[in-house]
Amino acid sequence: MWGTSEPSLLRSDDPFDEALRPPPDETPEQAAIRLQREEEARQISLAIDASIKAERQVRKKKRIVRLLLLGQSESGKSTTLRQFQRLYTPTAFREERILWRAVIQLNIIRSIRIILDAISLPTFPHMSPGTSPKLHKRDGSYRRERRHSNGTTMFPMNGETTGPSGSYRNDNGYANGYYHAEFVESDGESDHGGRSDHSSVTLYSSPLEGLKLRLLPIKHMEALLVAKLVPPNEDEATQLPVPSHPVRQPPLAYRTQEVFVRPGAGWKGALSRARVDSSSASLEGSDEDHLRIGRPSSAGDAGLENADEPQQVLYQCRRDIMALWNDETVRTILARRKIRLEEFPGFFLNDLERVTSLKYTPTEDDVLKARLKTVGVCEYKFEMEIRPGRDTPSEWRIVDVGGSRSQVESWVPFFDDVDAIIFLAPISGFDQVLAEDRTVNRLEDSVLLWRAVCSNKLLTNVDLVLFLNKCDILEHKLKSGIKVSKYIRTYGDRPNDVDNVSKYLRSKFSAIHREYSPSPRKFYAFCTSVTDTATTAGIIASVRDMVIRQHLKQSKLLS
Ligand SMILES: Nc1nc2c(ncn2[C@@H]2O[C@H](COP(=O)(O)OP(=O)(O)OP(=O)(O)O)[C@@H](O)[C@H]2O)c(=O)[nH]1
Ligand SMILES: [Mg+2]
Repeated sequence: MWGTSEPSLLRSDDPFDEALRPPPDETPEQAAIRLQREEEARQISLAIDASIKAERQVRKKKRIVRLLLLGQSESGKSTTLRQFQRLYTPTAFREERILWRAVIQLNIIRSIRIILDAISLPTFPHMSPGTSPKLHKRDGSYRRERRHSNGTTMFPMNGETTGPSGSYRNDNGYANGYYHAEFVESDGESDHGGRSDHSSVTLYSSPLEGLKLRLLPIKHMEALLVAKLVPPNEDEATQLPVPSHPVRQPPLAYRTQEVFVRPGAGWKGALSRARVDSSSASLEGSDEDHLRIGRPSSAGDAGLENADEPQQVLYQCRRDIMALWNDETVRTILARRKIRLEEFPGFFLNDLERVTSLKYTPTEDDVLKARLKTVGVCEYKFEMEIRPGRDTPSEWRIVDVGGSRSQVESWVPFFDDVDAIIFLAPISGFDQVLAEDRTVNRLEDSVLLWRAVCSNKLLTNVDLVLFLNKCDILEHKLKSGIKVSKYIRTYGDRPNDVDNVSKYLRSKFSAIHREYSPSPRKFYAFCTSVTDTATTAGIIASVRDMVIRQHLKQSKLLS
């Protein structure tokens, strides 16, 4: 550093020698001033050296943990991130709840639109207005038709058709692949004497017609909410995803209309209109500075807890929404069309009284249930409010990525410098197809992604944690009689219950890990329902301890 005052210490070949040499005609007073200045500079230099050393020590002690969340779209990555936030930055999480109200409003409206579209379709011929249709199909009214996934799979789909008269089609399921199988109406050519029943009866002439008309304002709220959630420079985020190849189009208008906004920054910033305090938690787009944002210092300051326009509309329409959702005919149509709304992400129709009230503030569970698709990559940085131990790292960076197929490429740059990966495989998707490619089974897609992650050389030394997620939905499906062996041929005649199915799938994922990992490493697997706070808290605590152990081990290896 600077401050060497003794010319004699300068080496003869030192380039500063000439410059720093005192002038030959220097007076004793000038020499004293020069020496004093040099001493001051030396002191400053020493102070800087000491502060750099101290900073380095703090950084070493503080240690930053980096965790990456991977998995297909709707696998539960962002929900897992929210669980971390809820557990380790509880104040910030609580304060942000109100910002989720707009997302939940949008989720509710989407559910209503699904119902309205479903009941607007030409209905089943034997149903007369206002009556509850019978659940059995009319002889010969429907035709079986089944398509198969054409990718390689660990879990071969059952290729057999299911009989002569029911109907299957897995490429034409309802919104976002929620219905792998759907009864379709015959084109009228074969089974029932060439008569087309499409226009014979619709519910438009039923008492539901009035409900539909009264619910029109709800539909208009969707555009308003999207405008509210998406900042003006984020137009592309509202574009609707287009099916990636020309399969026969699903009949319902909403099929591709999942609203997706960039997570964190954009929509929260737009909504909060609040002072930003990024000191304790911040969300930042890793590669996009404009996404940088802190959390609002107090959501309440923004006045968001008051009923806004969408909330008022929901409140005014609440009786009609409830009537629609509880209508026996509607339920029957949904059942017949295999629309199991309860299994949709962002389902709130069983809480209508509460979520449509004027003073509605989302609960923590509501925030976990809300659906907001991630586009791009988002790094959530936080200091743990709860420090698990003295010497443990306190700064965590959790990277949440968009999981749809077109976004998978963007994961790779984040494989560098990562302590652990949580991979989410939603095993309830065994009978569903991808929203973005309706020829691909969701479970099969998860398996292929898992294999790619396991075999990736950049991740050789990264511990992998597998969440076999959505076990609650899996249980619900199995209890409703859906047979796993129908979709996973190798499952054979094992018991069709959640324990056996999850055990079986776990062994399959584990085998892939063993076979494809470039070198042996630890493997942790959990059966999860990440919307469930009680069970997830324990799992996250185990993961946290495991990640910290791994982090410390790596740090020691490096030091
Ligand atoms: N019932 C249930 N719902 C879940 C579970 N995990 C996630 N969800 C819901 O599924 C939806 C999708 O979850 P997200 O966390 O948004 O999925 P993601 O992986 O981030 O999806 P992308 O952002 O599209 O990549 C949300 O509405 C969640 O509340 C679960 O274990 N059980
Ligand atoms: Mg997400």
